[in-house]
Amino acid sequence: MIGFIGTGHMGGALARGVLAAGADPASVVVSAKDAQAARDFAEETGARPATSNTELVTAVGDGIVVVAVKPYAVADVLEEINDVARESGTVIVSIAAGLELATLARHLAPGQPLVRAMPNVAASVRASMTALCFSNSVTPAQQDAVREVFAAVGAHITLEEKHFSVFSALAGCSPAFTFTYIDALKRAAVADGLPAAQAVRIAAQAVEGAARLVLASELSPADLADTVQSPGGTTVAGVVELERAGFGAAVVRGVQASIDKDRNLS
Ligand SMILES: NC(=O)C1=CN([C@@H]2O[C@H](COP(=O)(O)OP(=O)(O)OC[C@H]3O[C@@H](n4cnc5c(N)ncnc54)[C@H](O)[C@@H]3O)[C@@H](O)[C@H]2O)C=CC1
Ligand SMILES: O=C(O)[C@@H]1CCC=N1
Repeated sequence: MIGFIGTGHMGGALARGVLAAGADPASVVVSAKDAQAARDFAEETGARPATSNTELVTAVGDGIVVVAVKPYAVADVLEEINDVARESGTVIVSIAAGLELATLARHLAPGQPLVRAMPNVAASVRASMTALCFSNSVTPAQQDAVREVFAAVGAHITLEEKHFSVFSALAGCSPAFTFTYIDALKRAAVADGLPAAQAVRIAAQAVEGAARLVLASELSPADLADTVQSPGGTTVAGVVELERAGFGAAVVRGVQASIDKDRNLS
């Protein structure tokens, strides 16, 4: 059994991804701040609604509960479910930005199996990049069960906790950077007369293709860029202008701002 406390952008994306991967809807339980929101989500997806977070943890038992509420709400939720989770031996997975295992553990019983995860919103289409960090109390079998959940919604790696802030910027936040980039590509194309919907589809497919090429190629991204830029050609004219406008430096600054914000949350 797996439970999702919170069915918002990320809890919803994960639950949808797990269901799309073929999980039995009867084995997926959801709760939300507003019980009606959980019922609506359950009705739409086939998952089981719980009327409270403790009811959800009771239903999940020694399975996995993903806490998918905003970071400021995590402590209250953990304290609310603590007793039931301790009795059941539930594996608690937090996906909250910035909250370290040691901070999370303060709200749970000593030895409670606890996992820190950082997925991204592409989990809904089973294309997340997720980092996992396990507390010492998570058994190898429980680790495998958690990995299975995140494998169902994309790629995953196990990462030392000290790298979570940079990972969060690079994989958790960067979909928003990329959506902003695709939107800017669209705007430029619309300015030249292309219909918006067509421009978005073209730009998104081009971004997906480029990302897949990076993953499949032995070449670095810079070397791949050279394969597109003919001397004196159209591409290099565009790249030079992007760099004049500070494109690369802007990306580095954006990533650093996300890293700093994440470190300040803990
Ligand atoms: N949105 C994203 O792309 C990502 C978000 N995260 C993390 O995921 C967590 C959730 O973020 P979002 O989904 O964006 O937020 P959201 O605002 O879309 O969803 C929050 C959900 O939590 C529920 N909730 C709030 N208080 C609750 C309570 N006491 N009991 C039960 N449910 C409660 C709400 O009903 C809602 O379903 C955050 O901690 C965030 O750091 C991590 C990676 C990516
Ligand atoms: O910005 C946020 O709240 C979350 C954390 C990682 C991605 N989105």
